[in-house]
Amino acid sequence: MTGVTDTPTGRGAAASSPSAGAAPTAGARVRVPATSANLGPGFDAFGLALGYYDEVEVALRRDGVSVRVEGAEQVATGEDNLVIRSIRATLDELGRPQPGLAVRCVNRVPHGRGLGSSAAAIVAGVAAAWALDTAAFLAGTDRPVPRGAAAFDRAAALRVATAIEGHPDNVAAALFGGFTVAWADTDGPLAYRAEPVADLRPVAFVPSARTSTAHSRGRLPEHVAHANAAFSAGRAGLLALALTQGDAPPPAPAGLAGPPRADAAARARLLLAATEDRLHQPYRLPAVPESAALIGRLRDAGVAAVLSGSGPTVLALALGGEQAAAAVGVAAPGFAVLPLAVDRDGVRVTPLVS
Ligand SMILES: Nc1ncnc2c1ncn2[C@@H]1O[C@H](COP(=O)(O)OP(=O)(O)O)[C@@H](O)[C@H]1O
Ligand SMILES: N[C@@H](CCOP(=O)(O)O)C(=O)O
Repeated sequence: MTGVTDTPTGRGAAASSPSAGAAPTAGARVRVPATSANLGPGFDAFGLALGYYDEVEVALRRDGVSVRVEGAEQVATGEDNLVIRSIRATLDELGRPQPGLAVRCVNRVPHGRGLGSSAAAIVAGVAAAWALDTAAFLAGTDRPVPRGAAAFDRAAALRVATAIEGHPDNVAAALFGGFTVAWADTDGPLAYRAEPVADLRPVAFVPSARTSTAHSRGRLPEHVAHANAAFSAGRAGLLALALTQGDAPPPAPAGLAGPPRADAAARARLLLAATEDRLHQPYRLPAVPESAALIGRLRDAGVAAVLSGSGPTVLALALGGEQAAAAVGVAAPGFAVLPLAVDRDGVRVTPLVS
C-alpha cells in the first residue's frame, strides 16, 4: 500500500494515506488545474494556477491500456496518450514495475489555447503514478508499506513533469497552485510558490482557434536586444511584487502611522505597467490579430491583459470584482469569457484501493 502525503514545498493537496495493512493502492483520482504561463514579461518562468480543472482517474490492471475521455477534445487512446506516457515515465523514474492501465479523463481545459492543457495532462499522470503501488498490485499481495513511504514529492515531480513538457512554468503552477516562478540550475528545474493577492480575479478570453505551443515557440528569435531584455527583467520583478504584495501596506516604523493602503486604482495601474513584455508577445501577437486587438481594448480600459501562455487565449488580471466586471464588459466577439478564481492548492491526489 502506498500513501500519498504532501511535502513541505506543496500546499493543501495531500490525500490521506490509507492505513498500513489495507489493500494496495490500485488506483488514483486526480484533479489538476489549468494554468496561465508567462503573464507578460515572465517568459518560461511565471505561472498562475486557475480554478478550472481536468480530472483523471487511473485504475491498475494486469496488462493492456484503455483510455476513456469525456470532453470535446480528441486525444490519443493508446500508449501514446499523454497521461499514459506521463504515468509510465514516472513509474520508470521511481523504479516501479509497469502495469496495465485503465484511465478515465474528464477534459475541461481546452487544448492548444494557452491554458496549459498539456501540462495538466502531464501533472495528472505524474501525480497519479506517485500514488500507485504497482509492485504490490502485480504481486497480488496486501503488502503493508509504512505510512508516508511514498510521500508525494512535488519538487521531484516538477523535474519529471518538466522533462516531458519541455518548459517548467505551467507544470510548476499545476503542481503547487498559486503564483509560481520557475527556473533551472544544474540540478534541474526548481520553483518558488507565492500567494497571489486576495483580490486577484483572472478572466480568460478563449477563442475557438488553436495555437500549438511548439509552433508558437518557433516564432521567437534566438537573440533579443539588451535593452529589451533589461526592460522585461524590470517588468518581471515589478510583476512578482504587484501580484503578491500589492494589497499589504508596508510595516510602519515604531510609533508612527503606516502609509495608507494602496488603493485599487493605483495597484491596477502598477499591474498594467508590470505586465508589459518585450520577450515573446511582440513576436506572437501578429499571428493572432484578434487576441492582439482584444489585449489592446482591455489595456485601454485599464485592465492588465496578456497573451496566456503561447496563446491565443487572452488573460486579464483584474483586481477586485468591479474591475473583473469591467473586463467582462469589454467587447470580445468570438471569445468565450471565463471569469475564474485563482487555484491555491495545485494538483490534488486521492489514492484508491481496489
Ligand atoms: N488531457 C489530455 N490527454 C491527452 N493529451 C492531451 C491532454 N491535454 C493536452 N493533450 C495534448 O497536448 C496538446 C496541446 O498542448 P499544447 O500545444 O502545449 O497546448 P496547451 O498546453 O496550451 O493547451 C493536445 O493537442 C494534446 O495532444
Ligand atoms: N512559456 C511557454 C508557455 C506555454 O504555455 P501553453 O499553455 O501555451 O502551453 C511558452 O510561452 O511557450
